[in-house]
Amino acid sequence: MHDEQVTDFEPADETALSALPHSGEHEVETTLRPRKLAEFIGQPRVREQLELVLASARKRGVPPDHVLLSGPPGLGKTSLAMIIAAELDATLRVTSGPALERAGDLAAMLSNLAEGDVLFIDEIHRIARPAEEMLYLAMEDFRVDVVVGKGPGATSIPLEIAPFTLVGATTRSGSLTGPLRDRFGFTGQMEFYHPEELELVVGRAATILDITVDEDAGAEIARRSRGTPRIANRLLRRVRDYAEVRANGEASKEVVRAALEVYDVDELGLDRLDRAVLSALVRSFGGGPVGVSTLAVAVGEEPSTVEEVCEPYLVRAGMLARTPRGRVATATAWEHLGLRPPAGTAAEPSLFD
Ligand SMILES: Nc1ncnc2c1ncn2[C@@H]1O[C@H](COP(=O)(O)OP(=O)(O)OP(=O)(O)O)[C@@H](O)[C@H]1O
Repeated sequence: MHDEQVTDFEPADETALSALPHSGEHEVETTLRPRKLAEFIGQPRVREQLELVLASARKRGVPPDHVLLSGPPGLGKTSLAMIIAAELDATLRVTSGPALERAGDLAAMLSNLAEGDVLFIDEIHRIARPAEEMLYLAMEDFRVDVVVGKGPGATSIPLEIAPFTLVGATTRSGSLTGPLRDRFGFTGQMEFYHPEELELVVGRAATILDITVDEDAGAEIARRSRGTPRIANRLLRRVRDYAEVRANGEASKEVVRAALEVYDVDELGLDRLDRAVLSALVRSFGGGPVGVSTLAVAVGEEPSTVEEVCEPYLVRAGMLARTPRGRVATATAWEHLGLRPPAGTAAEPSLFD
């Protein structure tokens, strides 16, 4: 990941590496990251808002306000954090909520920041409480109180830290405590991408990776990417593999269909786990309502995976509804599984309408 194209990127510690997507094709993923705001496709609202925040800070010669990026995995939060640092000509330091178990870990990291650095904390909702409390003061006053000793003899030593910008990323902004959320000057809510935007993502990645995909093939990959650029890039690489081995390197729409069948990605882009969730909901629980924990046990997954990875897209695609009594399958879900919905099953607006 630490390739020469990302000279301003310094993982702050070993665990920081886990803050970034892990895959065997990590380097390819790094190559595909947009480097400038202008190269960042989609998310027009977040882009415009960020442009203003950054331009105004540059004009005033001060580090911009702290930024919170919220949304499902793979929509470009890490890429945006890198772009923020690049646009500011600043050094990016990376860590993650789970890596900040003790307040001391955070204190060490904060005291090593130079003026204007951008500190990226991925999965910030998972930060431990003592570290979170230290972060309040750091974000507001650029100061931390380091507690030395234990019990009645403990003393608190105030430590100045250099003015910096915190970029936090979260897949669950609802899990953030109020005081932490309030200390961010700007929250960018990332949305699923439209198929036309993902076509541009696929086209850009195909050019960088030197893969030939015709227009129809690009559109087909985009349509099956669950509204997510990371998935679009991954499917493109799987299509490339298939085309190279079985289709003379040419990626047509038929090749995309054949390749994605091998990889269990259906026409709407749902993968094996998405379909397992829908199938359990419909077949085992009669369409719901059912609690997310019960649903997770039925598919052998962690509730957080079902909640953070599967559900946002199933909701967006109009197949699943979250109700106060539990998860409910919509008419579209029943039909997608080739079943007739029971009378009175709700239909939800879908990304595909
Ligand atoms: N707007 C975009 N334009 C082009 N490519 C993008 C865009 N957003 C994301 N990507 C691509 O998708 C991949 C995943 O993006 P990124 O790692 O930034 O997502 P993320 O939201 O931080 O995910 P996670 O929180 O799971 O780490 C990147 O490698 C990048 O190539």
